[in-house]
Amino acid sequence: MVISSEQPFAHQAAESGTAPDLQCRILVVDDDTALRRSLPIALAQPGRHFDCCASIAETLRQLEHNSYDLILLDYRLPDGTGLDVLSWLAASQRQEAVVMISGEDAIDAAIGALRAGADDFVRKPYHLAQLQRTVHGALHKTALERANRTMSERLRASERLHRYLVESSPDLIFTLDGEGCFTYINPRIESLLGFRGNQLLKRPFLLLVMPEDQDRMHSLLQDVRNGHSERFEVELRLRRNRLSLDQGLPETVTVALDGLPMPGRGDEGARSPGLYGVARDISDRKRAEEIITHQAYHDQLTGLPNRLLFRDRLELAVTHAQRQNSPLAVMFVDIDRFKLVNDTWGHAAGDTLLRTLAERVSGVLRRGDTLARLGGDEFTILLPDISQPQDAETIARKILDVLAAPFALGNGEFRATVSIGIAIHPRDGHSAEDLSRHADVAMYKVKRSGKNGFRFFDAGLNAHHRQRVSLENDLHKALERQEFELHYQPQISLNHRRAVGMEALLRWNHPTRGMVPPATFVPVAEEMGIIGDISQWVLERACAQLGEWRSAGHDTLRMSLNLSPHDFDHHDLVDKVMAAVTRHHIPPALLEVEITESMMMQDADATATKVRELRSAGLGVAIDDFGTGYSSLSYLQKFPVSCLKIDRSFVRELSASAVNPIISAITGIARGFGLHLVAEGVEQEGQVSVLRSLGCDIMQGYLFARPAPAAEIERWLNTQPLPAAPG
Ligand SMILES: Nc1nc2c(ncn2[C@@H]2O[C@@H]3COP(=O)(O)O[C@H]4[C@@H](O)[C@H](n5cnc6c(=O)[nH]c(N)nc65)O[C@@H]4COP(=O)(O)O[C@H]3[C@H]2O)c(=O)[nH]1
Repeated sequence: MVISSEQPFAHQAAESGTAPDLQCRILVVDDDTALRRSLPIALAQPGRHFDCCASIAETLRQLEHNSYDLILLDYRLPDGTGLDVLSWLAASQRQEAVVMISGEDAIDAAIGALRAGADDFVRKPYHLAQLQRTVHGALHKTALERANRTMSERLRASERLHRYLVESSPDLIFTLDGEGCFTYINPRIESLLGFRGNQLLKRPFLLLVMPEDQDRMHSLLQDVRNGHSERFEVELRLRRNRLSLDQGLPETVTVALDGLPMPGRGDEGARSPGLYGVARDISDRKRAEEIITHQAYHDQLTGLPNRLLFRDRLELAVTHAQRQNSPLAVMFVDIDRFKLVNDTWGHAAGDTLLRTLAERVSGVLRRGDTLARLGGDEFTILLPDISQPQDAETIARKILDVLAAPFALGNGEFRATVSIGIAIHPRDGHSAEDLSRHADVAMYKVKRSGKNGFRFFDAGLNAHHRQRVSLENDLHKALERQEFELHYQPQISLNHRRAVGMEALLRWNHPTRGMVPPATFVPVAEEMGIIGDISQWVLERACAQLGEWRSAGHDTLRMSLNLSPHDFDHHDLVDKVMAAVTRHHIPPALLEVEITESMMMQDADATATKVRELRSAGLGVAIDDFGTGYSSLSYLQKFPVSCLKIDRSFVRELSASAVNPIISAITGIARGFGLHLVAEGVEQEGQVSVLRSLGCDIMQGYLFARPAPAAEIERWLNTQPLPAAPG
């Protein structure tokens, strides 16, 4: 029966705690029809909802489908007693509160009902107010119990949630007692460090900390224990369980630990404060940071320290050596002819050479020494721990020895040599910068005096070095600033009384030094590796000039030019020469390349091949200083040259009286092989007559014309034919 204006029972709402008392359902069980009608009216209140039953059977049916907050249960019923309902409720584990109403006088009835689970007992006849109080009390109790149940359930749910959060956290979460021993540790410990949680309970946290971090952590725990500490963050290296190392995992895990001191209990026998810790695995981040740092301080190709790291270590070593007043050595090591490797075998082979050379050199150094690659083919070595300069010499010799065996590159072999400069602290400098620079200066000196060796710095080298460096700097810019020019020196045929050829001679018109002779700067350009570009310029200019002269009518004039031995290292030499010749419409036979005997001897097979290629392309090839070397004759078989030039040194010694056997031999050879013959350095008329008598017709020298710029030579050319030949 529903009392009008009352809300339907909202058990759920009550359980969810919105209005515990306002909504409730009451079941009235009484066989007295009048009571069943009057009680709901008498007990009516907003939110109370009543149902009524007259027998036990009806009550149980009702209870099977409904739940109530309170049952007002008559003791005597037509089909049994209220106790039957009570035992059904108990058996069904129902929560309904029960107020037993009975006309029984005996106290036993009341006790029996309460024992059977009734919450209260009201004896008939009762005052309505008494019943109302009892009903209110029972409902209040029910509401409290329900609230309590809801609260407990919420607590359990909350605890489940927190447990879930802690136990499935990707971070390691733990608590320590005042002794620094684990009191709780979440399951993350297993995947992180390979321990089971209970294995570690009551064990010290420090057991997990790597030795290098233990002092730090120990002092933090000490602070916590003494109550001095606040929340802290620290990076720690933790060790993995040894068993998990078998799976190939690294020994340590780096974590960022967030530590929060927990107060002690404060009661008697209080424990000292403990720690709540959350540790996050940052190993990956650390490794990434390490890789980035490593890359910043190491050379990618060889894995060696780079310039930055070398500089750091050197500065540290110098400070240490100054304090100890002890020697240390800095070495500059530069690979000789490295460019040749790149040009001949390609850059991959160059890289291989750098790597293997670095390995070999590392092999002769000790643990505390540093081998670094500065870039290109330059290496530096720091020997921080020598007792005397001679120790550095010993190492330098070992390096030269260990490089003696050839390096396998591509399909061939390369004998790598190095030039080593050494500076010793404190003798050669007190700062990292001075020592590095002086080792570099010494290395340069080795380069210039034949390479493949070592040398200690000495003060005299410095001034010379500075000049050299400034020359190099200027030379670098000379091409683009158009400071080079060609002078030409005629080669005269006495029989025809006119110039049959010109030799192009390179000049560097330096803005402050004036005209720099080729003997001064060509070897420097060769060492710097820029001679190729200069030769290309000479080739182009000389051909262009010959083209102009030919257009002006000097169409049988030959042009000879000098190439560097380095030009012969390039496979496309012949192509380049032919391209220039073709561009300026010059018959190849009118261009002559001068080579020296020493070039022929250095790399005979390769040079001979190039000479043959030049000759088959129709170009002329002259041997510049013929007769000054040793194997002139045998080399002529191998090198199909077209012209021999009699060296100035032989011509200088000629006198009218004495017959020169060497020149006789050379003229004989030229005749025998059908070669042109040119005598150079002719300064005196006496020399002319002797040369003529020996059968040499073409001459070049100051006697006829000094090398001069094109315009001057052009005027000279126009004076031809020359006056009758001297002698
Ligand atoms: N005492 C004396 N000297 C005479 C006489 N006639 C000519 N000379 C000089 O003798 C040198 C002849 O050149 P070289 O033997 O090819 O020797 C050349 C050549 O090996 C090299 N050179 C010159 N131009 C070039 C070039 O364009 N490229 C390369 N790679 N080397 C060059 O530099 C060397 C020196 O060249 P320069 O200083 O121009 O010196 C020239 C020339 O000026 C004479 O009657 N008496």
